[in-house]
Amino acid sequence: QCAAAAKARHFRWEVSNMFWSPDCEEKVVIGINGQFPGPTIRAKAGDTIVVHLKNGLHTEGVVIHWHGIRQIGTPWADGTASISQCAINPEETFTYRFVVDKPGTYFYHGHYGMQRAAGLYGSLIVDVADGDEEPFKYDGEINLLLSDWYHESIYTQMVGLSSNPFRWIGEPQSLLINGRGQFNCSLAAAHTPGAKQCAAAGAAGNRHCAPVILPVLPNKTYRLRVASTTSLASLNLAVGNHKLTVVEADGNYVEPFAVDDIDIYSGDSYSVLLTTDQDTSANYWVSVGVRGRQPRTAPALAVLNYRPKRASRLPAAAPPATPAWDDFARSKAFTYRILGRAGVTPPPPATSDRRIELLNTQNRMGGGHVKWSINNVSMVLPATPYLGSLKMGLRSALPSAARPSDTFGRGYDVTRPPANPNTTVGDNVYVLAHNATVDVVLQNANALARNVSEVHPWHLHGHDFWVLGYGDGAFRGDAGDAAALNLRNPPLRNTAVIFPYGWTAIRFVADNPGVWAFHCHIEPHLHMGMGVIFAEAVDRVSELPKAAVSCGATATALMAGAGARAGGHV
Ligand SMILES: O=C1O[C@H]([C@@H](O)CO)C(O)=C1O
Repeated sequence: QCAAAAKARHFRWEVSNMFWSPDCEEKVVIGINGQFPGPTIRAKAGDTIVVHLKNGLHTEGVVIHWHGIRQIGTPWADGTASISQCAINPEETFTYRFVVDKPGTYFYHGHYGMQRAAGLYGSLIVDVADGDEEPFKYDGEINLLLSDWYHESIYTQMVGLSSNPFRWIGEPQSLLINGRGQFNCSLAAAHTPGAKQCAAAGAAGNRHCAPVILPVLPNKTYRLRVASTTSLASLNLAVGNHKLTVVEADGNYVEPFAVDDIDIYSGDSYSVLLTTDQDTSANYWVSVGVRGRQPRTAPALAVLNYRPKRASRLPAAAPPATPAWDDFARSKAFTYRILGRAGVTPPPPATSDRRIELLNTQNRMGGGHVKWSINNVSMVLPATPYLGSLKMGLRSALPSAARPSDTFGRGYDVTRPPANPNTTVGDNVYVLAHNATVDVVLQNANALARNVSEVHPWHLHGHDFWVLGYGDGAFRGDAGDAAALNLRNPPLRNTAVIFPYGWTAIRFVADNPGVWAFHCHIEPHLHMGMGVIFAEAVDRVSELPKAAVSCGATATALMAGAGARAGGHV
């Protein structure tokens, strides 16, 4: 066997604001090298990715997070402002250098303020290493990066979220497929009462918002790589007349199963196989609609174009209807079917070393500011990134000796608005021991309004985790639910959803020294404090690149020579 040597792949990127019309209405997006979405990175497992990222924004910092890449041994390249690095200043260049160790469907995105929602994202696809094979066969590939799009700028959105009275961002104006959508019209107007036809507007050469055409040949199998980087929306994807076989989730193989459509939450990625075995005289709709929240956004449509038929021949049938947004039984049935494929590493079977139970609540601070809190504390980020300040043992890293709680008390009634909605802000930093097996139970609850509990997809940095189980109502602990968790074939993932009024239990091994965010992937919810930080064996992190930590207090300390000191106080 002749395994080719892994390669270093170099990219020179410049991030900038630019005029763009993602849904045919001109706005400002954050693009890379003049493109929106940013360029696709394609690599092979084992390769080193080197991105020289220049910040070309006028007056604002920037970072990029490589979503799903575990950054084993390179925690400073995780791209989280205030956590793994200082935001890169305008005109500065920061070099991300990291290994993509595992094949899969990934993406990258901004992780400073709400820059992801401004369009700072792109695809990252890792093929198997030379000589290795995927455990399924296909003839071609289609990449679908899904997002939602708002006409208000992220600045307006952020001001609303922090104002009293609160101004919620509302539902997105458009859904985008590979950065393209059509606002206020439908390609399938003929099937949508009252909708304006827009094929002409899009097809008439607007290079930003022309409909997405997916050319395929009959009687072949395609791998659709689908990832969602939405700000808010939970999505469902269906292809008219075609079954989808799910084979990968978040860069891990799953036991294949066939469905008519898939749910996809922000932060998720999937590969599904589709066979072009339908009537070759027609084209077919790819439809992406909103689930989980009452939709006010038209589905995004693309055309699956059976070659050599012309793409302009729109499918005669109506696009597949998105399942009812509030049919959570259906969403759960899909999610519960996702299990690890034979060969996926199983979790350590023993009882975990630590269980952290995180109650997700919506709260009011100071009488009016709406926040999301975890165990009644809403996360705020410091000026100095934790990776540097904890590694250097700076006293200012965690000013309060008190660490956030591992439990929230069994008596909490998850079915009602919080009896006492007051909350405070805090760092929410959990210090994890090296190699500890950690279980986290995410407990959902009623929001501030009666009879409302929302979907939250939680994403972990620096790790994949096993999803051990889901349940409705309050988690019943050792006596009940803990004993019934799936330790046999749980899926490995980096994002897991909590359903309304339910809980989700995950497990991971703290074997990757670094400081990792764990948070709701809904952009406004993270901005409102819905997250925690895992500071994991920071004393074992090797010497930090100075560029990653040279700001704020660490810069001052570095200049005073403190950088040479090894180890920290955690
Ligand atoms: O964080 C949120 O705030 C609103 C609503 O709860 C209050 O306006 C909403 O739908 C959210 O997801």
